[in-house]
Amino acid sequence: MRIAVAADSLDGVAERVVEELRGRGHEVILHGALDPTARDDWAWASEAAARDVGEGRADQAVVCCWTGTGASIAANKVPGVRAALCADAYTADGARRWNDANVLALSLRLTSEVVLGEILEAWFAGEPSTDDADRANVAHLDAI
Ligand SMILES: O=C(CO)[C@H](O)[C@H](O)COP(=O)(O)O
Repeated sequence: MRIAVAADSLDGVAERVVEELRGRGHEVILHGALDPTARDDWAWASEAAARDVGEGRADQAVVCCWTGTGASIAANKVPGVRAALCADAYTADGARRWNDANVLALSLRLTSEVVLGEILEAWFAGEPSTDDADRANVAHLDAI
């Protein structure tokens, strides 16, 4: 997949995210602090990655900031984006399964390398639910 990655700093697992994604065979599009020419403030960096998804240049995105909250809030402002802040694999699995999330938001403060691997494993293994109620919930997001 083509995956846009944004971070507002190179703290914590920011660069590890890129390594993990490339190691899994994904094409990575860099934003924020990961691109020396880009603006690295969290709202701008996350917006850029989310727009890649919303406008079809990327299939999914991973957006990071110290807490993960600003990155997720910014991404969720972009039409077509469903960003989920995940601190563990269970949440990442649920985000893909129940929310059909297409943007993974991470806290650079909280996410260890081990937990990052677990989160990505669950994220890429997870398939969106085909249950009618789940699809109705996801469809309603566009209507809100
Ligand atoms: O978690 C964040 C936003 O949700 C930021 O990473 C945090 O506010 C630090 O930003 P800055 O380094 O620009 O002060």
